[in-house]
Amino acid sequence: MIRLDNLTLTYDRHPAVHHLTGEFRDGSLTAIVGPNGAGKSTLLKAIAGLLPPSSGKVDRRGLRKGDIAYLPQQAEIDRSFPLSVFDMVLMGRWKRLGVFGGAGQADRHAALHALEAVGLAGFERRMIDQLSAGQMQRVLFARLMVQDARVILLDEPFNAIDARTTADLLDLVTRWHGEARTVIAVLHDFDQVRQCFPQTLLMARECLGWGATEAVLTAANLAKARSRSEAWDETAPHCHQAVA
Ligand SMILES: Nc1ncnc2c1ncn2[C@@H]1O[C@H](COP(=O)(O)OP(=O)(O)OP(=O)(O)O)[C@@H](O)[C@H]1O
Repeated sequence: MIRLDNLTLTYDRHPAVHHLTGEFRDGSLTAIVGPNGAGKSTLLKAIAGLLPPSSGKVDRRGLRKGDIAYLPQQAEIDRSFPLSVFDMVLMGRWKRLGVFGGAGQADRHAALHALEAVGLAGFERRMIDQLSAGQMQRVLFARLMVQDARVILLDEPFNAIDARTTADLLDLVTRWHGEARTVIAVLHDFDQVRQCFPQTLLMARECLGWGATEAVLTAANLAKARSRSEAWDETAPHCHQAVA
């Protein structure tokens, strides 16, 4: 279980996430939705342990760092360094192997199997800067597969990805859910969320709804999210308690 306890996250003391409380149960599949600038990516980074809370806490009870896999938005991933598809996927094993541990037969086998599962068998030697955005996302999902983490965090994983690739990768997400992993994904496509994600957190800095997707994605809640975003104040003072 990952529990957020009155969590506030700030940049230069301006709040991006405000007084968020709730929990992601073990094995749950949750979409995080909300307008641009709502704090979704910021929250994901804090859950991954990459951003310390300015107040409150993220309780990752029973989880070690290697138990959480985090896939940032594609724009944040540097593709310029020379790395083959195979080595990129193998990087998913690093936490297990350590910096100086060499990959063994089982690791190589896992990487090949993962590439096959994402439809990229035969791409092993291709350099990652020679991939389309959709192929790169398949490679990154293969890397998540070999990482074999209990918790998987995905930030806008289907952004600028075509329908076919999205459907294939959504199948993988559903499979991870079936394997009782906890999956949390930032998404913008409400149809996708309604079809594939049983739980939803709707946020606009503060929590506007968290629970069963159909109960959260109501017209009234979405209108509230929109009106909050229209009133964004980038220089909002540090503590201004959530309005219900
Ligand atoms: N590194 C940073 N330094 C300063 N401010 C930041 C930083 N990253 C994000 N912010 C600000 O924090 C707020 C939340 O940003 P965040 O990226 O978490 O939103 P988001 O909900 O993921 O948005 P989007 O849907 O546009 O990706 C925004 O006001 C943004 O400008």
